[in-house]
Amino acid sequence: MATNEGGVGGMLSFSMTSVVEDVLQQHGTRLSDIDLASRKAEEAALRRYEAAGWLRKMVGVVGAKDLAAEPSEEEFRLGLRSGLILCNVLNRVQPGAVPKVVESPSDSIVVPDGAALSAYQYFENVRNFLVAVEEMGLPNFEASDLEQGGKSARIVNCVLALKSYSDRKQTGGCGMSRFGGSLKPSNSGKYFTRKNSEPFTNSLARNASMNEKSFGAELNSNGDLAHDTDMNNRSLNMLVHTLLSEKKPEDVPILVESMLNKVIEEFERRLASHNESMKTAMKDMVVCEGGKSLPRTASGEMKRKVEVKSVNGTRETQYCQDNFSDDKESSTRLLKQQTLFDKQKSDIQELKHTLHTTKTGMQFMQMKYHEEFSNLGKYLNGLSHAASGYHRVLEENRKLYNQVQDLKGSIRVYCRVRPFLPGQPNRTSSVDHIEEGNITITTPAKYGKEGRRSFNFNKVFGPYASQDEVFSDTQPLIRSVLDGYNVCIFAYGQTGSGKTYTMTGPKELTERSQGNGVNVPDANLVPVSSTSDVLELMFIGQKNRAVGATALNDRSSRSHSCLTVHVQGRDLTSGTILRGCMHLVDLAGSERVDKSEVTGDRLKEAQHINRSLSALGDVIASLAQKNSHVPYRNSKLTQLLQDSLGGQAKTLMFVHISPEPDAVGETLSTLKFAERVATVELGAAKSNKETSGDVKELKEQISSLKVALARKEGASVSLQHSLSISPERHRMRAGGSSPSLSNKQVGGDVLGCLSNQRQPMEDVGNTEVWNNSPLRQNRPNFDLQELLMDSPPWPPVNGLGLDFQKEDEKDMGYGDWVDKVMVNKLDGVNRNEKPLGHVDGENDLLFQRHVLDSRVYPEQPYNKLTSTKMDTRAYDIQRSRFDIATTDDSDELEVATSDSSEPDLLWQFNLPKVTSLSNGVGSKIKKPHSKLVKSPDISAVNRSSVPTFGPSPSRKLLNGVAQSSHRNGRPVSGNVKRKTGNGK
Ligand SMILES: Nc1ncnc2c1ncn2[C@@H]1O[C@H](COP(=O)(O)OP(=O)(O)OP(=O)(O)O)[C@@H](O)[C@H]1O
Repeated sequence: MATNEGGVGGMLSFSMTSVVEDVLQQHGTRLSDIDLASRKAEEAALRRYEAAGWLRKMVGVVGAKDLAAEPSEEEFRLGLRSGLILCNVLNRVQPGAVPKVVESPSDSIVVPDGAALSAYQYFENVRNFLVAVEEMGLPNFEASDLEQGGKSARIVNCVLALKSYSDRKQTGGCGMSRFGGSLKPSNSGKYFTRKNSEPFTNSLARNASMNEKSFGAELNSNGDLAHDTDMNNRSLNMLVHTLLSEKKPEDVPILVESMLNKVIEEFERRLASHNESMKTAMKDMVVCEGGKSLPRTASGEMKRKVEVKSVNGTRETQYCQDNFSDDKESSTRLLKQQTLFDKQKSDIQELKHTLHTTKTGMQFMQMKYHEEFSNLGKYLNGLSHAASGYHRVLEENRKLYNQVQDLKGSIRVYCRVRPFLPGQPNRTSSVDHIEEGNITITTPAKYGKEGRRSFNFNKVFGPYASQDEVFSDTQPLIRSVLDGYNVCIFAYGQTGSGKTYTMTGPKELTERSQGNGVNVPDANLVPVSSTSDVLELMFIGQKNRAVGATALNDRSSRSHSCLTVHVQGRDLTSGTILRGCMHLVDLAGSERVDKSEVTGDRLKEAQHINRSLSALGDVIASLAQKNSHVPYRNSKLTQLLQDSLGGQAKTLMFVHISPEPDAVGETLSTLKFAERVATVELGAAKSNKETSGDVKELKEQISSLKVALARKEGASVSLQHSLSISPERHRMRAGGSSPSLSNKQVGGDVLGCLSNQRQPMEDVGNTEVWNNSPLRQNRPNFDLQELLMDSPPWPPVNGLGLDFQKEDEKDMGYGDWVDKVMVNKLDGVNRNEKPLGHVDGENDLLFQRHVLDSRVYPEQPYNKLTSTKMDTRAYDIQRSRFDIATTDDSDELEVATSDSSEPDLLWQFNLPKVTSLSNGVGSKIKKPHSKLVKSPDISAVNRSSVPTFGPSPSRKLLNGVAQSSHRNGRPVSGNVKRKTGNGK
């Protein structure tokens, strides 16, 4: 039966002795009746022997020579009195527990009364022992107990406790102390004390007294629990035997039965109590170790699980307090756990902090997001607002741009360098470098000391500049045609330098290869059909153009080419009519005949080309020097360009150069010429506008003219007669005029009123001039409507900003848009075509028209204004060829060119329409030249100030040379100097 009484397990165990005693008491038998004193004495002796035996064992027989194996109480006290045995044993159990043990001569120790020992020595050793034992938490005694007899029991208890401590330490620290003491560190101040039951103690004492020898022999140094249990069982047996032997035999069964009932009852009670305790203990399990829970004591200390063998042989789980080493381990573990816990705690804190930071960050980002979102909204609002004002700004920009262009007024010069052509051997370019508007040419020594020459232009395009780039720079200028400005772009440069390439693009003429939007500023304003129409015309013009191979260019243009686009439109908001025209002039290249190696016809072409270009140079020089006289009439070329060079047009010259070093001579002279051109100031360009007020006025005038016409039939007959004999008059009537002839020249005030054809800028294209013309009041007596009434209607063309004519407006003779394309061919020599007019041998004016479209009609802007049924759109391509006559004398030159210029006017007319007229005018026009020159009407008209159709009043012959009066180099009156006869 278990005798353990400590901890939870102790609740289950109980003392059989006490149960037996209880039974005996119930049966009136007092334990005191038994020899209790004797049993106590036996027990005390037993314990003392055990203590002495263990001490002897610990320090050896030699060390414990003064301690008997079974000492009496007095012997025991004296043997331990010096404290030497106690200290040494203690140091064995707990090394270093008593650091300094005071040794004494063994002789002294054996002195029975110990008189030889100094009190100091006793005191030192015993005191050190007692202090150490006290620190270990073992039962203690007083130092005086060793001095006086009768107190050895406490000393024995202390020694046995030390023994128990030592035993537990040797067995790994797990076990119970039979006599008290704990392996816990001394500083814990807690120890496990055996709770001896007093009845059991008594019984044990009795048992010991009865069987003292055998019991003591069974004690072993390990203090084994089983051994302990056996000893207790023997004590119990002795007790029962003693009690029963004194009883009568007949009382024994009753006594035994009573005793067993009592034992069972006690056992059940304690079992119930034990179960209760177990339940409570289970609740206290708070720490989990290795998957097993450990209970805590009431003070919160953890207990260690131990297994003990129960009396019935099963192993019971019990919990005891850790011994010292376990505590150390446990505290280390606890420390680790605490550290881990702290770390986890701090990690959690950190995570919390991170979470908080992240949350804050998210909130901040959310706030920012909303902020940016609202900003984006505002930005988009701003954008939409900007977009809504886009067209307004565009319009403003256009105006401003035009203002800037107008203010500049000078001829803009762009330079373009052709790249080396495939297959060309020499790859060293004469162009040193290009920077913005500057181009530097490397010059051979003979052209200058520096070896380099720089030129500045508005823009310089390098050899790799694409057509797109070139066009994008030119586009704004072209755009201004739609604003009613006259524009002239002409390409200049030596043969093969790329003039045609720039003006018409690569060889294949496709819409794609033609820089789109030539006609209008914005792509959506350009219907593709319209562009293809123009391209078709250009293509035909190109086909008609004379080209020929020279040593310098496989496809050298042997003629100047001019594409003229007339644009007319109406601003719907203001009702203003805008008219503009654009000349795209591709000049034939200058060439040195020795290099071009031309002969025969090609040579003649070259000569004519060079001559006309030379005339152009003269005009430029005069303009640059601001001469009062500018020799426009020295060549057809300069006549053609008169509007652009001397009028109020916007003019751009593309000067081209070849990169070859051996062409550097031509390159330099070309660039020098371009430099001179750049200095020409044309003055502010003016837009050709007519307000709705003008139109109204014109309508009224037409009405009054009709009335007047009806009244003057005779005048009408006369008019028909005039037209039938003079094609020139017809042309004038139809509104056409050559740039070389002013309104006044051709009888002009009337024509000045009627014709709104592009004319020298002072006279046409200038609303103010036109409006202020005093001749507007003098209306001609003829019916234009009659001439033009058969014109078919024109298809509507959509546009942005400028809309096309409505049906009712057509009746008024307006075309909202009138596109007129005229391709003029000014060849150097006669070709297969027969000239319409021939003036003078080699320098004869050669003129030929090509009717390209059955719908080609005479289209005169002015006619459109006055005729109620006329067509508002016409395409006309005419090809004229003429040569340039120059003489040494400038007057002579004028005469020559004047003569030749007369037929030239035809190229701006739309003869097919005229010829188709029922009045037979057309048939007469087939021979315009002779009649034109020799018409007596011309002189008549010239001499007359009465507005009528006919040649210019300037054709006054004087000494064979017509008097000429020029304004800005251009005839403004009828005083044109002419040579008599054929113009020579
Ligand atoms: N910028 C360029 N890029 C590529 N090739 C070009 C360029 N300019 C001109 N060419 C090529 O150079 C050759 C001569 O060009 P183009 O016929 O335009 O010269 P041109 O000045 O009109 O000559 P000409 O006065 O004899 O008519 C052509 O084969 C043309 O394709």
